[in-house]
Amino acid sequence: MTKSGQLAIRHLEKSYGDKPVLEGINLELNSGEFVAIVGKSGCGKSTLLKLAGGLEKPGSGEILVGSKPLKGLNTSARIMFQDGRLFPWKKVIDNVGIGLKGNWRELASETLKQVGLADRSEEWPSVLSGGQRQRVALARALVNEPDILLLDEPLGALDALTRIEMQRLIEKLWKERRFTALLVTHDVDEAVALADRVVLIDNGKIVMDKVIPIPRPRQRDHAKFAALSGEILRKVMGEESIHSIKALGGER
Ligand SMILES: Nc1ncnc2c1ncn2[C@@H]1O[C@H](COP(=O)(O)OP(=O)(O)OP(=O)(O)O)[C@@H](O)[C@H]1O
Repeated sequence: MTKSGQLAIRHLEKSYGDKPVLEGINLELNSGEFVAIVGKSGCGKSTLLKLAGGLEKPGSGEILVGSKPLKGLNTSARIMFQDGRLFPWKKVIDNVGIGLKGNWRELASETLKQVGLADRSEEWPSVLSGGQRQRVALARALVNEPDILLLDEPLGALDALTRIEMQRLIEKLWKERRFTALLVTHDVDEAVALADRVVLIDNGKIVMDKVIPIPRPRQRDHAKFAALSGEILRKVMGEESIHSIKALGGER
């Protein structure tokens, strides 16, 4: 893995107008590391991802990619969003190969094969299921072998089973390709299933950075899985909200 898979976020602040969104963010990802960011809605997760991708500029602080300060778009990274953002007027293979030159068709076909869609390359995105569309979006994000993959709630719109299948696919491709992954998710189980470290943002600040010591491939019935996931969920929601959810007969 090249050094450009390293990501260092230092003393980062971001405000929109006079509203602070992120404050004093310090986060380092080694090349090939998988880090998940969790936190309540509106805590600043997506903003942090956009900053890492160079889609937004920090108010102060810096982001280093490899050892170089990020200026403009992060060309070592690709971003995958919840809605896939496929072009409906382009066939699946053309969506995957967009922006590529040379032997792009071969590369795009090979990547589609790796996401299990070799036989759908000549179809339009509109005839695919939501899960299949996200497979195409994943293929498009990975086709050019980025050093860093930024995932903004990429599985948020999928049903529970498809979601778990996609998590396994992302983990498999991450193991094979060893890109650095930064995943924003609402789903604490997803974070525990995939990440080497889970980072919790609360009110614009990092309040927890937890190593997940469960061996891979991770099984959800592993002795530590539920305990770790429960511990993180309690921190995300605050102990009091968990008690009230329990009192209402909700989960965990
Ligand atoms: N372009 C923008 N202009 C103004 N405010 C913004 C902008 N983008 C985000 N915000 C605000 O910044 C805060 C953090 O937003 P962000 O999207 O990062 O949260 P999030 O944790 O990803 O939320 P969710 O989980 O609901 O997607 C929110 O209060 C949001 O309204």
